[in-house]
Amino acid sequence: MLRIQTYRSKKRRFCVIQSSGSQTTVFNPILSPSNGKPSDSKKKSNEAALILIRHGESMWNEKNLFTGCVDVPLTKKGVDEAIEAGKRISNIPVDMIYTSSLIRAQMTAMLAMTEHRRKKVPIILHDESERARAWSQIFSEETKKQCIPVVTAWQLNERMYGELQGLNKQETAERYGKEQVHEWRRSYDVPPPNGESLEMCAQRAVAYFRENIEPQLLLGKNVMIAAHGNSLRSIIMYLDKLTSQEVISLELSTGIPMLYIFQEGGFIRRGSPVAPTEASVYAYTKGLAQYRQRLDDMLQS
Ligand SMILES: O=C(O)[C@H](O)COP(=O)(O)O
Repeated sequence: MLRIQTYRSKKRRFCVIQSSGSQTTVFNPILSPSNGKPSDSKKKSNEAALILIRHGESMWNEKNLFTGCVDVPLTKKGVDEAIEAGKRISNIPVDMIYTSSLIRAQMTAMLAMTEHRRKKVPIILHDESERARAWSQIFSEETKKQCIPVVTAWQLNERMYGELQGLNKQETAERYGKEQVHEWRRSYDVPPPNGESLEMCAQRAVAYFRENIEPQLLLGKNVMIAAHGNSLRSIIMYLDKLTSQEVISLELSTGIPMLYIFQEGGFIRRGSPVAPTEASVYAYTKGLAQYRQRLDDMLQS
């Protein structure tokens, strides 16, 4: 029998990201313009881009198995979806990346960034021990400016699917009935056997978002989050102020990035940048259009 872990919301240490006391800074995400290259974030900004992306197809998505917290890699199709997603967001500034601790989300983030026109290098921050932090330091300020810190957080993991993990979704529906399985998969507050309901998943994912990611957006940092169907559903429920009824019909496809603009403390949903609707995604905010123009100029010169 699987048991639900007790989750404690712990403030993530920012010491590897921002200077604090005597702690050595590994990354300084407050980037300054250099070499005529586009600055990806502004020091004083009340506007920032937020990209949410569900991982590409995993090997258990392909087999139609409940996955939850089981750590399964992407399929070839999932790899292609992540690369395609990267193309869609290749003109949107990214200063920081948050992923779950699961490989399918991390693969997706990394693969997507290989397509970004700014060509910064995403670097996973290791804070599992003092030594891991110290040994992964970068000693060139210039190189640091060309890196994007990637923070991994278990709180962004997929909902724990309890005793359904590893079971076939179709067979489970035949055994327990379609309605019961739909309730386990989509309702807000009904947990699957010994697993997490969406509400329980939100308690750690949304808390993490509010305590760790929102402060970065407030600083004007452009953030990408690569996570999972249900951890992202809970975050979208918070961003879009959905009710527990409305969230039932919220479905997320694999590998489709969604763009939000954080402005004056609120979130504006802008859809997924893709031709031919891409222009409208840029149209509403001067900042993004200018960033894109600077990328064009940089890549032409
Ligand atoms: O964990 C899983 O099985 C999937 O990633 C999400 O599954 P769901 O669509 O059943 O919530």
